Parts: sequence; C-alpha cells; structure tokens
Amino acid sequence: MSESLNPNLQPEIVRNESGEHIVLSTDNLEPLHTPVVNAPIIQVRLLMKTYRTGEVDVHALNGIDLDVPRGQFLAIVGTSGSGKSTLFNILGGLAPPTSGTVKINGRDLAMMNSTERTDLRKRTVGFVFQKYNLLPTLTARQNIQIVRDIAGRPLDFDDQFKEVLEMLGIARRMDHKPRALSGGEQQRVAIARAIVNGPAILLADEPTGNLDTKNSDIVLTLLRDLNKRLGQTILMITHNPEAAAYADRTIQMRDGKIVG
Ligand SMILES: Nc1ncnc2c1ncn2[C@@H]1O[C@H](COP(=O)(O)OP(=O)(O)OP(=O)(O)O)[C@@H](O)[C@H]1O
Repeated sequence: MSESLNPNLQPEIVRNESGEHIVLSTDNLEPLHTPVVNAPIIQVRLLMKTYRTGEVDVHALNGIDLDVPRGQFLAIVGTSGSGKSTLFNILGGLAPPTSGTVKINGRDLAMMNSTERTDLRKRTVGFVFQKYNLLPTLTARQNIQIVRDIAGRPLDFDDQFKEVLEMLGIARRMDHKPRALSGGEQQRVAIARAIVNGPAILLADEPTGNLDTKNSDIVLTLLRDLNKRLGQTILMITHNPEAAAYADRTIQMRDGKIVG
C-alpha cells in the first residue's frame, strides 16, 4: 500500500494554531491551502470511454487531457450527453475507462487493486450528488457518522466537526431525519458527509440541480468557502453558467472532448 493510502496518513480536518479548521493532505501532511507547486492532484491523459450498445459504439469520452492543480475549484459544463458524468465516475473510481490514464495524487488508478480503489472512494474523494442520497431512516448526524464508522474512525462531533457544521449552517439540524429538512439543508448534510473523512478532492455532480435560486446560492457559497478556507479541491458538474461562475476555472465539454 502506498504512503498516500496509509490509514495513519489519511487526510484530517484539524485545528491550526489560530483555532481554524484546516484539511491535511495525505501525501505530505501539509495544509492543502499551502501552495504546492508539484504535480496536479488530478492528471488525465488521452482518456477514452466507449459504451457498446448492440452494434453501436458510443464514444462518451474521446481523448480527454486534463490537469487539476491542488486546491482548484473547477466547474465542468456541457450539453446533455457530452460526457460529464462519465468523466466524474471515472475520476471517482466508480467506473473504469476504456483507455488512457487517470492519476490521483500521482497514483495511476489503473494500477490500484480493488482495496486501494475502495480506499480512494472512502478517503481521498468525497461525492455530492444532485439528489442528496441521504439514508431516510437515519438522522442527519447518523448520516454523517456512518461514513466515519465505516472508515473505522468514529467521530466526536463536538470536538472535531462542530465548527464545520456551523459553517455549513446545519449544526442545529443534526437530530432531524432527511424528510424534516429542506432540500438545501439536505444538500448541506450531504456535503458534510462528503467531507467528514477529509478527502483531498470533492466531486459534485449537479449539486444545485434540485434547489431553488436561494438555496443554490447558499450551497455554492459554501462550496466556495470550503475551497478557499479548507483548501478543498472541487470538481463540480453543472448545466448552469451562474453556478459555474463560483468556480476558479470552467471547462466545457462537447461530444466527449474538452472544447474550451
Ligand atoms: N451505461 C451506458 N451505456 C451506454 N451509453 C451510455 C451509458 N452511460 C452514458 N452513455 C452515453 O454516453 C454519452 C455521455 O453520457 P454522460 O451521462 O456522461 O453525459 P452527461 O454530459 O453527463 O449528460 P447529462 O448532462 O445529461 O447528465 C451519452 O451519449 C450517453 O447516452
């Protein structure tokens, strides 16, 4: 197992000397918001994904090259069917490419065994989806805690996570089940769940797709705060140019390629 996946070196949300919460990265145990001039945290080369449906090949990704520097907030826009979700799934280790390479933290996904890929999904990458995907029978607190329990690192909410919950504006909603929360609150619980293991990368697929303008603004502002204050690298898929405006950089996809 590589150093970056050593459980003793996994990213943590900790306090610095000024009492601020910061994220420590896996590979150098430096705060992620300290500029790191070496390799991009995500490096994609000549990525192809072809789906075969009957006799027809669909080239969902058609030669993607992409570098994402550590700590960047990147928006991925593009028309329906342009390959955004396919790219998202491959970057998160949820699906294999047909060819090409993806390196996360300098490690080639294709060279990882299934345990290492599971570790990647549990510790290095956090996911936020359009439909929140909270477990309906659990409270907000339990929805967040379960992720830490699975990783074998039970969470002390008060000590370790309270300020993050305050920042997300959901500290007083922790004992409610999802049905008692608004869509915006559910998405903020989903964001808390996605970052509770201190992942270096947050992948968000249409995180505001089900929200009204007011709640969209709240969620997007929070993502930007996470990026600026905690140094989280964020990749966000969106159809909405106003949402993309919250990011540092926007790439546009068309027909499985990056076109701008
Ligand atoms: N499992 C699959 N089998 C066959 N074709 C697929 C599969 N998944 C995606 N595709 C095709 O691959 C192409 C890219 O799809 P993808 O879902 O990545 O696009 P997208 O940009 O995320 O679209 P949307 O914005 O509508 O979610 C589309 O033509 C789609 O029909």
